[in-house]
Amino acid sequence: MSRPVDPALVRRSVDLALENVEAGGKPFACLVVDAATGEVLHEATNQVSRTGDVTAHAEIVAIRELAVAGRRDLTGCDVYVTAYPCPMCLGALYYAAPERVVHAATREQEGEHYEDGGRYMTLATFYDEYARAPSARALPAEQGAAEDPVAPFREWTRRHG
Ligand SMILES: Nc1nc2[nH]cnc2c(=O)[nH]1
Repeated sequence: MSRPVDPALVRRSVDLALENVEAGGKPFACLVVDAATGEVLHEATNQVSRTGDVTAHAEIVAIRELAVAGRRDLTGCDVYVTAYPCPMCLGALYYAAPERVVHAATREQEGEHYEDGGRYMTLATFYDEYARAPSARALPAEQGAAEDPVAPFREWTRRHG
């Protein structure tokens, strides 16, 4: 069970993001909090500018650093973020399975002041892109012929049930 939203932690996610900007980074931070006690277990910031890794969003960095420290998922945790997660981070959070996400800014509020994205979409159009049928997306994908494309999946199920 999650505790009520802690305004101090929401504020911390904003302050930490501001510090990241002041240090040359992008304006995002993520706090992973024990949902039962409210204890902050980990803090992370967006590391894209620093590392050149386009996946180094604050939420992903937090999940990875906690995995390295031995926590394989975020069950029992609340995740406090500066802004509602992008689709990549949201997907990662679904895998990590925290109890709840608490965000400071909405995506709309973020978009009024900040532009991000890449060759295929902006942050504002990212969710729209995913909502389209794969054949209608800006990033093309097509199936290539392989003799037995499901062999790895069959083998995994044979081993793990
Ligand atoms: N929530 C979130 N959105 C982003 N958009 C670009 N980078 C980030 C990030 O690190 N976190």
